[in-house]
Amino acid sequence: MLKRLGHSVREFKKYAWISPVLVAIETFIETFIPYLMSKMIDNGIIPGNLGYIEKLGGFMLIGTFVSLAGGAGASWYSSKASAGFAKNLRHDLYHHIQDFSFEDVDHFSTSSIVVRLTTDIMNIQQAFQMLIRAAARAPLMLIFSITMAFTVDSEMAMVFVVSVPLMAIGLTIIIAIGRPLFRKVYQRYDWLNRVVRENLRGIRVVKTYNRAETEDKKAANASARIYEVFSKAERILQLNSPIMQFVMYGTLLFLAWFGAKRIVAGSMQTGQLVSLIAYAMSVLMSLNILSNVFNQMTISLASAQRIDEVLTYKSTLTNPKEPVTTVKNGAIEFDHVNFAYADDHVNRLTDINLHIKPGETIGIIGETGSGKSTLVQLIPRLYDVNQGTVRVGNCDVRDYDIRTLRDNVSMVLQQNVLFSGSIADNLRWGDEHATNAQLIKAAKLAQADDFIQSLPDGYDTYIEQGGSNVSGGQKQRLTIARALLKKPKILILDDSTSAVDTHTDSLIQEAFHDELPDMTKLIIAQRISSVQGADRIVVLNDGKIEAVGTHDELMESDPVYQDIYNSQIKGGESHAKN
Ligand SMILES: Nc1ncnc2c1ncn2[C@@H]1O[C@H](COP(=O)(O)OP(=O)(O)OP(=O)(O)O)[C@@H](O)[C@H]1O
Repeated sequence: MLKRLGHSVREFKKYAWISPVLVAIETFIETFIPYLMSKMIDNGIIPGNLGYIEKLGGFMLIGTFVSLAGGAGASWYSSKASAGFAKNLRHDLYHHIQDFSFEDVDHFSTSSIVVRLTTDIMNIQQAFQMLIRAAARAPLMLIFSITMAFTVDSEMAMVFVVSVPLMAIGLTIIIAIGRPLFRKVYQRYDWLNRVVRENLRGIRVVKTYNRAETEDKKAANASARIYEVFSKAERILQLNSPIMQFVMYGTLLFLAWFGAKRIVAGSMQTGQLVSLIAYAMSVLMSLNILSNVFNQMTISLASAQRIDEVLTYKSTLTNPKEPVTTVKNGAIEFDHVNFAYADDHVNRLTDINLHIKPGETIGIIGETGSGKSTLVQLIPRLYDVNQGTVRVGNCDVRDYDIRTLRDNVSMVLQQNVLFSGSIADNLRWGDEHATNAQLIKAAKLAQADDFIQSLPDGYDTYIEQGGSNVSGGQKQRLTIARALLKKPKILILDDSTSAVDTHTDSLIQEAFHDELPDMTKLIIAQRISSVQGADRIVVLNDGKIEAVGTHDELMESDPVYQDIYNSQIKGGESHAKN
């Protein structure tokens, strides 16, 4: 896992290497200074040798400056390397997610992906910085200090043989208990993120239904659940501090007690004891740094696992080895298709057989939940069939290069999304090289040109995030124009004119009929009037094809279609009476 994540360091590798080298220089000099100090005390200060003090003092001063410069350089390079690593990792993760199918996104949930891209990556960035700076410094400091302590007095230095493993055992136990708790913390972050996103997205609905209080409680509850596990995890991690202090003061006490006795007995010099105590402090400081590093690593390992899960997740949609890169025509064929959503296990489409000729206009109608959207989502491979085959241009959709297929199948989804930017920018999502004349032509077909021209800035009008400054019907017409700009062989409108008035809706149908005769058009609608003029209408009922025919044929033969028609006529009449 770590190796896989490590690939994202890439061009920042050199900084990641320079930092520990500088740390090594800094630490080596730092641990050598107490040794020089002991020499200064024993051979300079006690015998009163001023020349010796000056010489050693000079060395110590230069050493201190070099050590400081090493430390500053290490900080600079480690920040650069860790920020670069996070940038690359975020990019790699984002890039990988772009290939996800709807099913893959359902698998992780959008909120969990957002937390992984933000909080989890930030944790890893901090851990990485620590790894190449503090984590390099602590073991070096530990090794240098213990070696120097043994050089000064090997008998007294034996105290480290007891204190260091004691501390290591304590840390290992703490990490083993803390790590699973942090994993739980991040799962709860996912939940909080979901609650907040849902609330912000649906803020208008929340306000209309006066649900602010309930939503507030939901968010507070999600926060409380994080607090509960987080504080438990932190409490466990904080245990390392008392363990560390116990070991530290025990070691110092030992050195002071036995050191003093040996000085009195004449088997040790004062400078040696001073340097031994300085080394003991260094050893314990390095253990303290190590424990902080372990704390951060414990938190970050949970994050690293969550990121790795996404990076190693094999999308359920993959390109074939030798993909077909041209779509011959807009013919569509459903051949004994069965489909169930993952984790659902109920067939939402059952034994679908349907042949659509290139250029045909097909209306799809059926009760809510009958499987209309599910059916059309199989054409551009937003989901893959469980059984049977979907063919486009006489070729199995799974044999196409996914980009080719999606360039040729344009779909206006039920939930239209516009992005912040001008109207022209939004339309150019369909074709980034489209000329102004092409934008206008597509907008005219979608009956959007009139209202765009009436805006003060026309095609340069700025669309707010999510398209909140245009009406529902205007938004739908813009998304239709955007889809047309792709010049697809197949155009799918999934309930995309529901907010458009019936007159404009019929103008759109007419324009499609007259101007786009070669494009296969699939129109899902709730209103019979939106599909009445189609070459054929497919009636879906509970995931099965109930009937296929023209409006007149279905009015004669299909009771479900007749029911829908009658309910709309009656609904229309009662509406009219009101
Ligand atoms: N992502 C999903 N995961 C699980 N089940 C789903 C998912 N999307 C839809 N379903 C279920 O599949 C069935 C068919 O849904 P679908 O959206 O295709 O119906 P529809 O005919 O388009 O409905 P509507 O007219 O309300 O849009 C429904 O029972 C729905 O609950």
